[in-house]
Amino acid sequence: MSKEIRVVGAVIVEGGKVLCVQRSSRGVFPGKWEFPGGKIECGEAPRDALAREIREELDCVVRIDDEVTTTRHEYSFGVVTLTTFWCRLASGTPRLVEHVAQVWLSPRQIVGLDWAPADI
Ligand SMILES: Nc1nc2c([nH]c(=O)n2[C@H]2C[C@H](O)[C@@H](COP(=O)(O)OP(=O)(O)OP(=O)(O)O)O2)c(=O)[nH]1
Repeated sequence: MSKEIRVVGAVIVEGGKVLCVQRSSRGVFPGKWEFPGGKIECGEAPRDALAREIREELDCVVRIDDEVTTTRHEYSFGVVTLTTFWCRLASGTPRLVEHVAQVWLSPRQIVGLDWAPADI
């Protein structure tokens, strides 16, 4: 049976643009673009996990609004269920802690990035 991995991602919108971040050259999906976020820890609510991940990865605070969507993707290492939420910056400015690049893009521009498979 495949390992189930529950992941949350933030679709942070400012001025009609969405924050996209690039994974480092180490670890899974080197160099791929994704929504900031990460794995839900045992006993954690999805929104709490997302707030924690954004503090850890971007050193800022977001307001988490409605769910965008939930997708399920089978990888070789397990099945990732990715739930994304609409977010707004609440305090601070995103500062990259783990990722190597960030860009704010319009919905039209976003499709041009090389995304992690579950995000497509
Ligand atoms: N954060 C994030 N992860 C994604 C996205 N799309 C996607 O397939 N993933 C996958 C990559 C990983 O297999 C998993 C999340 O892993 P992660 O490395 O970001 O999680 P984490 O911050 O909890 O990291 P770690 O402590 O386990 O190292 O979900 C996405 O848009 N955002």
